[in-house]
Amino acid sequence: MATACRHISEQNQNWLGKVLGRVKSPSMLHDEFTVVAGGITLIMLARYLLLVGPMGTLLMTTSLLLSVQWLLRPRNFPPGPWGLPVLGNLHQIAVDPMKSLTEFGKKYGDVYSIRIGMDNVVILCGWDAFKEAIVNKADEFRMRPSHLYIYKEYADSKGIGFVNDATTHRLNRKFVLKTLKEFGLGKQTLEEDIAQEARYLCHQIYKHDGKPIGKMGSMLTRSSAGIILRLVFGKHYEWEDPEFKLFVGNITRGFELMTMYGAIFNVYPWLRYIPYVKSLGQAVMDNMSDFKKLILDKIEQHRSSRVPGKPRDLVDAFFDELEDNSGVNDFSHLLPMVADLLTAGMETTATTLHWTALYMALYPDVQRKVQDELEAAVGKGKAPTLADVSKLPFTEATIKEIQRICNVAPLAVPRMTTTDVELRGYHIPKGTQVCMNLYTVHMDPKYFSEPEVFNPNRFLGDDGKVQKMEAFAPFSAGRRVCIGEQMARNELLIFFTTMMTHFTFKLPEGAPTPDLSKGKLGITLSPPDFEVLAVRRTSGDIIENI
Ligand code: HEM
Repeated sequence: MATACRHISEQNQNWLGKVLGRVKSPSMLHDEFTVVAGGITLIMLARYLLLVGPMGTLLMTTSLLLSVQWLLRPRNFPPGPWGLPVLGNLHQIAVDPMKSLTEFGKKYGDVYSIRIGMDNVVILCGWDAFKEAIVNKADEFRMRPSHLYIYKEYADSKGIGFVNDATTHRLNRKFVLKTLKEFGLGKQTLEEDIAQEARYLCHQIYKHDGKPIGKMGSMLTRSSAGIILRLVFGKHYEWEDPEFKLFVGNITRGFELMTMYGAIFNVYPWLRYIPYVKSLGQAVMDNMSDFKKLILDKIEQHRSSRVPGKPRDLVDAFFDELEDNSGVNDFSHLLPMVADLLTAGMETTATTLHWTALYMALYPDVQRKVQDELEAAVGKGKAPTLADVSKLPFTEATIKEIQRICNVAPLAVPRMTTTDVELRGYHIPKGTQVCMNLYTVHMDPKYFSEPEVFNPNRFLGDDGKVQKMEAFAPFSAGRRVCIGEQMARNELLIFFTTMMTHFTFKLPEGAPTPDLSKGKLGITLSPPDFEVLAVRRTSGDIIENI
């Protein structure tokens, strides 16, 4: 070691002498001096590293990186736990993100920050902080971090979910809401589509003949996929249709891949250059490009078969609006828009219904009360329509309570600040990622007494009618509130009531009671693995021969 140091020292002196010998003019002196000073520092550093060994080097590098991290932290930024260099706080939230993100909130306050990789991320907990930011400062918290690697590859800032330009976002949302209205919401057609899918689902459940249903989740996924596909492409698919299978298979796989690998490539995009690891990112990309190809084929089929002015579905309506310049003005938004609707519209609704089956099996009294209410409102064996909703307050309250306590989208979809913004006295710079912890909103004891207790009655007023609860936000709020909220509410009501009309859900004899707090967090929060059986309540043809 000593020899090595001496050697460096000699080299150093030679090099120094050479540099000093080259100084020619006062103007050069300053630059050269900087170079010399930098050189000396480096040499001292190298000497130090040799002296302290690998452990010391590691310690020194870590403290250096931590100091840089500290220096890069914005002034008066929301507080939060110290993170490690490169990882940030990932190691603390990886195992149980919901639990850790909620615990941090208790320690650092409702507006705090963590580091994910090298990025500062602000976390909002509880209804008050959520409202102050997402509702009261809607414009400031409007954007998405669409520049992140996977999001960029997926949407390239187009469509709805990841478009950031305010005018385009407004235009595209307006188009979708208008089309949803024209082709579905409030119209008999979509309601009849949903009712037909619900009956078909019950037919599939009926085929299990009261035996445990292992794949309830994937049956529900196919049901909700049928509805959104019909709205977008105007086609009713049978579950066995090869094209239908391709869409559902691809989207389901896409969710799995995104959960397993996608998020990490968003944080460390350079992983795509690392041998072995890059194949995982490639799997995400391959799935995405298959998905885009499936959609593109459908768009091209529509282009060649459409009759202008006579739209059959959302894709036709997009072409019409593009041609008559009445709204959407850029064809390149169509594919990502369709992708957003299919991905956002399928899994969320299906997962909520999946939780519903589990809760009914675990809370037989609530199930019985729902069934009694249905029978009293529309008669035995008859599934209600949307027009019957006002006669079904307890049923509606039960769906809401399941949405509240299950938190299918517990972290919503990340946002990003449009401008520098002050929140609760903290300074959040423009371009900061923001994560909304909807779980803490729905578990906020200030707004929901005994929040961990499943109690549909909390949504009923003294008059027995469903009451609006301010802090109930499963579809989020603000400028990017879920565009499919009304459609999803209709689906949930019709599917749930049709299932409750025909079946009673139970856990199989001797089956372990699933732990409701052990949901599986991916892009959505799904129930823990469970088997349920459906005991037939009705007889007759309605669900037997479809
Ligand atoms: C129970 C079912 C559903 C739940 C719980 C749900 C929840 C959410 C949440 C929490 C967001 C994030 C909003 C934000 O950033 O603040 C969102 C966005 C979105 N949802 Fe839903 N959703 C559901 C069903 C649907 C359906 C059926 C569709 C399609 C028709 C849909 C389409 C979308 C789209 C396109 C966005 C992005 C909106 C934007 O960025 O402007 N969702 N949803």
